[in-house]
Amino acid sequence: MRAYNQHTLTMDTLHNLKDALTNTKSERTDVSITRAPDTPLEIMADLLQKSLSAKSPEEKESYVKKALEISQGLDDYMTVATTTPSGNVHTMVDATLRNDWNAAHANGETKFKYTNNFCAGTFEAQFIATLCKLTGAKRVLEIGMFTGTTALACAESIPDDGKVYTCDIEPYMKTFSKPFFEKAGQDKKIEVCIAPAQDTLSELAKKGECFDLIFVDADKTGYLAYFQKIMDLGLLAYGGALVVDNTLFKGGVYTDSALAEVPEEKKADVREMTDALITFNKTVRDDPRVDVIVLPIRDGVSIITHKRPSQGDVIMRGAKQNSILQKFKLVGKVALVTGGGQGLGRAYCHALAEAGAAVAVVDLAFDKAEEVAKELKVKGLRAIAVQADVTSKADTEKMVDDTVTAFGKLDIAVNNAGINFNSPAEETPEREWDLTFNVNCKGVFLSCQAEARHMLTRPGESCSIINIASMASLLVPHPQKQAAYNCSKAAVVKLTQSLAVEWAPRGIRVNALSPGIVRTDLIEKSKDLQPLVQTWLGQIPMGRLAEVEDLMGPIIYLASDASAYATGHNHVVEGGQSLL
Ligand SMILES: C[S@@+](CC[C@H](N)C(=O)[O-])C[C@H]1O[C@@H](n2cnc3c(N)ncnc32)[C@H](O)[C@@H]1O
Repeated sequence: MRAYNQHTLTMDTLHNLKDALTNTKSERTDVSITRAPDTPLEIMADLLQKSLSAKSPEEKESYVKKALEISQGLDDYMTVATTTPSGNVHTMVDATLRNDWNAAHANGETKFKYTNNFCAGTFEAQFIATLCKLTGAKRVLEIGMFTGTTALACAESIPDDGKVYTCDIEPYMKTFSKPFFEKAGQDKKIEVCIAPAQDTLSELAKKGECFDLIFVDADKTGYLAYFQKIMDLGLLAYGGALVVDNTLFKGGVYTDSALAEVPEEKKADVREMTDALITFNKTVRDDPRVDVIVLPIRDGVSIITHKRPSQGDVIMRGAKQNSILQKFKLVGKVALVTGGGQGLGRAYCHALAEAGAAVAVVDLAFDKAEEVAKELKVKGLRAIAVQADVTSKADTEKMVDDTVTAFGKLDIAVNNAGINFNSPAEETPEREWDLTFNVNCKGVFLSCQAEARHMLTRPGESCSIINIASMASLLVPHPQKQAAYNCSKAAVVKLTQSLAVEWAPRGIRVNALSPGIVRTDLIEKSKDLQPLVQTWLGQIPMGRLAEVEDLMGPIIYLASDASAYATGHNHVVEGGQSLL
């Protein structure tokens, strides 16, 4: 017999409560927790338990009232304490709740008789939207759209090039949701599939679709078949989430008491759904392909994740049992970027910080470095600003010292500071040549030297230096006249190769990143450069200039373990221009 003021949970007690998860896995039969009631649910249960042995009706009522208050306030409090979904989602929920569902059915507009209870509501919409953001979901599938609340919340939470497929069997739902999706500007992102979800799943698999997040909220008796089809057809990506609603099913999955208040004429249906969910929960828990967690949110939500196999080679298991995408992460790393105060340098700072690195923004102009460091901090990322003239040995040493003092180490260095003057070669002043080489070539060398002196003191660590060269290291950009710049960037590549060979055995990779012509404000606003743009476009197979974000992925690749075996490489990102 359980003591009133303490909980003793074993899988055996669960068996006694309701044989919900029969044939419990052997390693879990010895789970035993003894502690005082601590959560709202536990306290409610404790109060109700006490009410059963109350010595007077007043004492009993007092216990019951307290339990009632805790239970009645729980969902409301969770809703008010949760970020409210967008106005678009609210408008849709309001319209759903105001809709005359009886009339829609009586008029023959809906095949089934729906009620407001079918609507997931704002809290659950926000919950699924949060999961979309957490998993970084791009492709989302919903089974059971109803009026589209969660579909809309998902669409608003995924990137602009993401897609939400949502299934329902009622054509009415597609008509109902259309104006709301359009008004929210999400109609292009959402594809409504009106057909039995089983058929839609087969169609999606045929098209080669795979989803980061799947939300199942339709016919409960179909859950197990949905799960099996999703897993068997490979519709759930690794690391993605299959989120299933109603898995506690009014409490029926663990106690028959939940059926007590169900009207007699509905009992058989509810029993069928309850049994289906009991089987579903057990099958999912025992499926070696997935992990599952059941949460007491509303009517119970299970989050099922697709596990990597623990057997096989590194390709099967994943490097360190992880998805390849983990290799691009820079969490726990420290980076510096010279010339980080503007343009491409600023974009590199943001890319590295977003990938998880703490970033020292280095610039000759301290105010610009500070501005970028501030931007990163606004994003909740770690950054400092450092002033340095890369042509000064003392400054490059100090920039490394300042970074190490602030963040304890330096793992990644992006030597991006550079200058470019345009002048016909026969007129290029000697000073212009010297200055170009001083910043672009000597500056990169001094930076590499200072960075490596620190990095070499940390054997066993993998460090990455990326020297920003240019497409001009390979070809002669035309018609602009920039001989000094072209030569300095070719020298950066040779320097990169030389350092790569010297330091490869000692844990430092050195690569060059060579951007093509990047569309910047300077080009957009300059009357002199504008006429050149048309000429350049004719020289670029991809037919456009580079955008700063085109360089943000490559910098992460070169900085991260994703490029662990690449060194001395000149990574050219120029839309194919060097091939002509
Ligand atoms: C609980 S509601 C979904 C709520 C919805 N997620 C929301 O955001 O409000 C369940 C929906 O599943 C649909 N449904 C039921 N059986 C289905 C099936 N076999 N295939 C596709 N949809 C189905 C119903 O028509 C209903 O609209």
